[in-house]
Amino acid sequence: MILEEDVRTDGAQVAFNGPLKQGANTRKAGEDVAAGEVILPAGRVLTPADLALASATGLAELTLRKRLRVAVISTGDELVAPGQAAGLGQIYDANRPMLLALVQQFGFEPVDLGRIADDRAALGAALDRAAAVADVILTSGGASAGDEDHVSALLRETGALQEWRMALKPGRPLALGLWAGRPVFGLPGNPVAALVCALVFARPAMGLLAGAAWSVPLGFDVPAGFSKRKKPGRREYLRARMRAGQVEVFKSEGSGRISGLSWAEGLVELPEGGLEIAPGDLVRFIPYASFGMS
Ligand SMILES: Nc1nc2c(c(=O)[nH]1)N[C@H]1C(S)=C(S)[C@@H](COP(=O)(O)OP(=O)(O)OC[C@H]3O[C@@H](n4cnc5c(N)ncnc54)[C@H](O)[C@@H]3O)O[C@H]1N2
Ligand code: MOO
Repeated sequence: MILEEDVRTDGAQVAFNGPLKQGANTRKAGEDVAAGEVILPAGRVLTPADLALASATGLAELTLRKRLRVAVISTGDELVAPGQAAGLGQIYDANRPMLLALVQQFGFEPVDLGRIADDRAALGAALDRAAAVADVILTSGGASAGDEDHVSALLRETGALQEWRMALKPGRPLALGLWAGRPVFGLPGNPVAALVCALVFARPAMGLLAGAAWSVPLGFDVPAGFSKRKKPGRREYLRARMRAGQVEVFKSEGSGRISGLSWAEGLVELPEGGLEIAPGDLVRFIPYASFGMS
């Protein structure tokens, strides 16, 4: 096959300009995908490209798993809904909209169970409701050790707590439990810690529950555009983004600084050991997209 613009013709004869190659500009039947080949393994989260592949092989229907249902609960007497007036000592509930959108982006079905006061009976009732309608429960707030931290306390006193406190910054007070057989991720209240724990802990676990493979986020070793001294003991995640071939980090590590989550385009992951990072040293940058978030 030769392109018409590469030949000259007077209508009766054809002249070729250059050497001809047999088979050029042709596609062999079956060259892309052979009959009987597995094109989409079970457990795969379907992408737009996968739908093209399935369609191109004539598949009109695919057998899918039901979407994982994920309940999201905010806890805290201090929380008010955006749009309401926030009085003294009150703040807006930022975690619930974030977590509901995140669950949606992960491809799961979010179930909004609202805000619950710092009250153990109310929290227990909310967890009962969540366990009845969802496969997984995400709470935020009340995960640490104060008198008003009821999530970790309730899980502990009912024997539902499986793991508490992680060598992680931010996110140390993460509480993992099982409520009526449903996994509970008791995320810390600080929004940065809540998001990091949701990306690092909840997402791969929910993926497994949804029938997918364990997901390891793709990271890149890139030159640091910052310096930092890190103490040993906890793995750390910094809000970060790539600019001019270097990774820069947000000006504050405060885990209530929500603007940094929005500023960032990913996280820098620093290992558990002590570190002295100088500009130009390679650090691991994990784009938000690698965590399934855009
Ligand atoms: N004795 C200990 N105290 C604390 C520890 C610890 O390990 N032992 N860890 C600290 C760390 S690290 C974090 S993070 C916080 C997390 O604590 P909680 O999960 O109990 O969170 P709260 O106290 O309920 O809230 C913390 C902070 O975040 C605000 N918040 C809560 N929910 C929301 C929401 N939905 N939207 C926006 N902001 C929210 C809340 O008002 C607080 O300001 O514990 C440390 N203490
Ligand atoms: O997890 Mo906390 O966010 O380190 O303050």
